[in-house]
Amino acid sequence: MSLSRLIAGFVRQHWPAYLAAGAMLAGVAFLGILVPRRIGAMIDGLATHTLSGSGLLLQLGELLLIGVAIYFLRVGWRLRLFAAAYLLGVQLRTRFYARLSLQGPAFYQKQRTGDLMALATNDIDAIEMAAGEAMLAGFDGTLTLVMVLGVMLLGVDWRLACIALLPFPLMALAFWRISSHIHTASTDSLKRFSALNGHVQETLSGVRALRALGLEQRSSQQFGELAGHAAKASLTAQVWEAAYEPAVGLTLTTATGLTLGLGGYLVWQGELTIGSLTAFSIYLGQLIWPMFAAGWVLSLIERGRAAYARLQPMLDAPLAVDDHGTIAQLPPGELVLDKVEYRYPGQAADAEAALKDISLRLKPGQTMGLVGPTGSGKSTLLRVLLRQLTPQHGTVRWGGHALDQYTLSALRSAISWVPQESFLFSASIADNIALAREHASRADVEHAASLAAIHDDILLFPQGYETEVGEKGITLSGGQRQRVAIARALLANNSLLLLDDALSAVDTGTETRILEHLEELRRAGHQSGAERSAIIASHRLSAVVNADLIIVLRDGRISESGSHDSLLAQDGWYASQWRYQQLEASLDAL
Ligand SMILES: Nc1ncnc2c1ncn2[C@@H]1O[C@H](COP(=O)(O)OP(=O)(O)OP(=O)(O)O)[C@@H](O)[C@H]1O
Repeated sequence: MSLSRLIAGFVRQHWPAYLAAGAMLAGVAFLGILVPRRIGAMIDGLATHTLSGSGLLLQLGELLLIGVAIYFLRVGWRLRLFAAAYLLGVQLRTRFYARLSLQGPAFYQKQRTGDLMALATNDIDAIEMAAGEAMLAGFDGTLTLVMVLGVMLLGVDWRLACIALLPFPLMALAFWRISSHIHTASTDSLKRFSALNGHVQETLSGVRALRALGLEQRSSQQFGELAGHAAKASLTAQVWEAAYEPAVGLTLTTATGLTLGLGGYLVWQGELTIGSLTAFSIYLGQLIWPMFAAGWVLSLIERGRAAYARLQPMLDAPLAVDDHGTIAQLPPGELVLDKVEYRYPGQAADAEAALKDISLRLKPGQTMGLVGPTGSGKSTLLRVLLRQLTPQHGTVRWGGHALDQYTLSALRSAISWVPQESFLFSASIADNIALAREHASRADVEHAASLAAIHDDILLFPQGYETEVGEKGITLSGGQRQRVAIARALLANNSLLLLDDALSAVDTGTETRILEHLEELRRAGHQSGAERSAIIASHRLSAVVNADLIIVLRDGRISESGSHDSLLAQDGWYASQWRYQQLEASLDAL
């Protein structure tokens, strides 16, 4: 969809606002047209001594009234139209945000957060301006142009009008050339701003790493360079925008010169009164606004087009995972993976797939351990279950249905996932935990925190549960962040819990307590008929020893599987890793 179609659709949707603004503008243009003729008549009346003192005062009063009416009408249309244009901004931002929230990891791998933020702010502002200011100025300018030209041609003197219009085609040509430069310069300027935004976002997120590595100076230097590039690109766009003004000035000066030449001759010949020539000159002056409006409109439209050309691909980007499932409730049932294979986009066809030939079953209420060397595919497998990734081969079924038969929201509200990097929002600890369940009571939140073995830590914080955690929980330790994220997942109490190395930053004692609580929850679920399953991916084998089934992944394949004891008996990777970790633990205990 082009920008013009987007705006046309929006105008249709909000036609009352645009109609009201248009009517007020027409009123302004009409009243504006009256002024020069009245001034011309006053001058002729004064020159021929036919205008009395009281008549002059009356006419001046009328002009004042017209001026006041124009003022209020101008305020009126601006308010009406801008209110509508801001709505377009809201609509676009909401659409953009909704699309972003549906996108999967593959999309975010290709897009920089700073770019997306620039699109949601700067670029949409430019589109908003094209739908508001540009529409207004375009309509106002065109209306004024048509009315002023009509009066000049039909109401004053058509010969003067024709000669005055001679330089205008040249101006149109100049405008066309300038606007194409503005388009290029605006695209560049928006891109540079995005890059600058990206740098700020990245450096602020990684500010601790930057400081630790002593890279502040290098980063500041990069920022300075990016800011310089952005300013230069913005200046180039401004320079081209400024080029409209001399083009308008030159055109008007030429038109005025031609008018005065021919007008003077006609006055001299007695074919035109001085009042008419004055009125014509004022009308000519009134063309300044339509000409500036044309330049202003063109530059706003080019900026809007450049911005929309950047935004549209994001709005139309295909979703990595479609949401065409229809089943809105997940029945309890077995989770079955059959010959699942997943290869990341961009991975070479001859490169090893991240998951190969994965077949396994998890009965309701069972706990499965997922272990294996780093990069063996544990996180990938969990993300397949969340439908963040869609396998190229094989099937994943839950409760007898393929995963994609469920709506994404049904699927995701049946799963609690604690990723490797737990994310905390800038809110209180209580709010961060309560995110998992709307209207959770404080008692529920505290219970979940106790299960995640973080309750006592929270009570030691200055404001307890009301302690604000900064962006990404900057005030909490890694282990505390992990446990707040686990508490959030446990509060949701969903059918399937996925822990992706979510206990890596807690000590083994705390890990044992949390795992015992999970086991209690599982038993309670079993007794109440609401089975709770869990998949625990971990580097530390102590986290999975009690699992009903342990899967060992190596290079994306299942290399071993069974209970802890049977895996020890197999004497493969698991057994040697277990011995190694046991030795390490006993050395640590010394
Ligand atoms: N977004 C991605 N694009 C391309 N390859 C990826 C991507 N994410 C992971 N991989 C690759 O897929 C393989 C499996 O990665 P995965 O993160 O699932 O392993 P893991 O077992 O969870 O590792 P770790 O224990 O270190 O977290 C690795 O070779 C990794 O490099």
